[in-house]
This record gives sequence, C-alpha cells and structure tokens, in this order.
Amino acid sequence: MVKERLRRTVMYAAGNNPGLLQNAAIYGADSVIFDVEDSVAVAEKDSARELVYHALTRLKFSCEIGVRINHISTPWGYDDLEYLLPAKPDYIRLPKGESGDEIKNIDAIITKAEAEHGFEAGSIKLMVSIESPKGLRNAYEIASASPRMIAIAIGGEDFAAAIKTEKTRGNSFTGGRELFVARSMIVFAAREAGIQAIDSVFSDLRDEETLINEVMLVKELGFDGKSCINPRQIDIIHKVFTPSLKEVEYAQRVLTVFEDALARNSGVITLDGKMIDMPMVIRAERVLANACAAGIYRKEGT
Ligand SMILES: CC(C)(COP(=O)(O)OP(=O)(O)OC[C@H]1O[C@@H](n2cnc3c(N)ncnc32)[C@H](O)[C@@H]1OP(=O)(O)O)[C@@H](O)C(=O)NCCC(=O)NCCSC(=O)C[C@@](O)(CC(=O)O)C(=O)O
Ligand SMILES: [Mg+2]
Repeated sequence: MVKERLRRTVMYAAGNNPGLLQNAAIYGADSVIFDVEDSVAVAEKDSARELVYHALTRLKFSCEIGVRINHISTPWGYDDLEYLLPAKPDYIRLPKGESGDEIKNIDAIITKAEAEHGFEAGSIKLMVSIESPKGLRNAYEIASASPRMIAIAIGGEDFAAAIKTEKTRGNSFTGGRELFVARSMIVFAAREAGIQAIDSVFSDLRDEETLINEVMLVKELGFDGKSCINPRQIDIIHKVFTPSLKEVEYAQRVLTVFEDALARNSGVITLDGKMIDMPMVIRAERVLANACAAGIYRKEGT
C-alpha cells in the first residue's frame, strides 16, 4: 500500500511572530506554513523574512514546513525567494496563483537555487493558492505546471473578496455556497494533475460548530485537507479527515469480498445488500491508505 503524505491540516504561523514560528510544529499539524504574505504588514516584511530564515536554519521541526511568499508581481516576491530558498523550506506556497507561467518561472528559480546550494534537485516543492476567478480558470494549468507541485489550495477569503461576496455560514448543506463551484473545480484540477487539494482557512476561532460543518463539506467534495490558523482547529480537522475505525473495518471487508469475487472470475459482488465493484474498491483502498498514513492501520505483512 502506498503511504500517502498526509496534509489534513496546513497551519499558518505569521512570519513576524518569533513565538509562533518556534512553536508552530509542536501542536500536531501535518504541515505548517511560515507566512510572509498577508499576515505580515508591509513595514515588517523585511524583518519577517529574516525571522523565517533564522527559524528554518536554526530550529528543528517535527513536521513539514513551507513558506508562503508574497506573489512575484509584488515588490517582495522575488526577494522572498532569493532570501528564503537558501534556508531550504520543504515547499514554497505561492498565494494568488493565476497562471502556469508563474509556476514555471518560480520552478526555474528554485532549480537554480537548489544547484547553487547543493540541495537535491527537485527537493523543494510547490503548493499554490487559487484566490481569484483567473486563477480558477487556469487551475489545471497551474496544478500541472511543474513536477514540484504537491497541492493546490483555495484561498477562500481572497476568493470571496474577488467575486464581490461574503463567506456564508451554515450547515454542510447551507454554508459556503459562494465557494461551492470554486472548491469543486479545484478538486477536479488537483485530481487531474494527480496532486492534493487543500481547502481554505476558517477564520472564526470561537465557532467550532461551523468549522466542523465546513470540514465535513470539503471532505465530501474531495479535499485532502484544510488550511488553518490556530492550534485549536487541528484536532477538529484531523477528526473529520482521519477515517474512523468503522470506515476502516468496512473498507477491509470491501477488499476481502472483492478478492473473493475476482477469484470466482466476477467483477461484482454484494456486501450487506450493496453492490461492490471497482469504484468502491478504489474508495476502500483510499480509506486504508489514509488510515495507514494516519498510523491507525497497518496492512498485514507491512
Ligand atoms: C488568530 C491568532 C492571532 C489568535 O491568536 P491567540 O493568541 O489569540 O490564540 P490562542 O488560541 O489564545 O493561542 C493559544 C496558543 O497557541 C499559539 N498559537 C496561536 N496560533 C498559532 C499559530 N498559528 N501557530 C503557532 N502557534 C499559535 C499562541 O501563541 C498561544 O501560545 P501560548 O501563549 O504559548 O499558549 C493566531 O492564531 C494567529 O496568528 N494565527 C495565524 C494567522 C495567520 O497566519 N493568518 C494568515 C493566513 S490566513 C490568510 O491569509 C487568508 C487566506 O489567504 C488563506 C488561504 O489561502 O487559505 C485566504 O485568502 O483565505
Ligand atoms: Mg489570501
């Protein structure tokens, strides 16, 4: 079974806050992003870049660490790359991605930096946030623009602003209507490109009920994980994205009965009155791969 890299949570830590940078990895997020974009005011861009550089080069972290740079069309984007690539983050998260050419451009800069600093070629990955209608239109082009691409994400706050609306709340049927199409298109683009899809942050730390509804919705839409802003959100998101024991047991039963069917030269069988054929098998394998990555399941003999 392929052990997938889990990215159920991708937590932002503001790059100008040394306390957050130092502790961000201890709370159990699957991935952490040191941010020098929107959480850092213009007056603090240089000092944040320096703090992030020092954190990456001097501290040890127990999870994957990415850096969200400013977009390359801003006065800081190229300097962020020049200053921070030598610190070898696990990945660069480009915000407000709009075209495949931008990604190719950044890919070339990373390739050069890897060679200059003796890093393994291809070791620094890319994750891109889609935050505008233009980015959404080019989502597949972006997702497939470089072999470094590990995920595309939706930046829901900026996307809602770009389409001139507000983020709505409600249950998993009524909340998030404004992002419904964009979220699905991002999942489709990610799947076509064979990379992960990461949902946006939920900004109200007091409203756990809506957070749970939103995570359930995006899991159902096909996302692999969700960006977040605070350690309190991690367990809530992990609980939804980690298969339950009941789901693991059912997935195992699906695979077992399907093997029996194949042994009898049949591609279809019933389990508890439900038809089981190849799509159900693919979904069961995915449940077990996620459970395996989360450390709650081990296939016999592995
Ligand atoms: C919101 C708040 C100020 C609340 O702070 P508070 O201190 O009141 O929180 P508390 O719960 O009291 O903290 C308890 C303990 O955890 C520590 N702690 C808290 N947060 C931590 C953390 N993130 N990392 C490590 N440690 C943390 C804290 O230091 C304390 O430690 P200690 O004192 O030792 O007990 C804080 O969380 C925070 O700054 N979050 C990150 C905000 C940020 O980066 N925004 C930009 C990214 S979104 C965006 O840009 C939109 C987007 O682009 C997104 C997309 O693209 O997806 C789009 O368009 O949608
Ligand atoms: Mg944003």
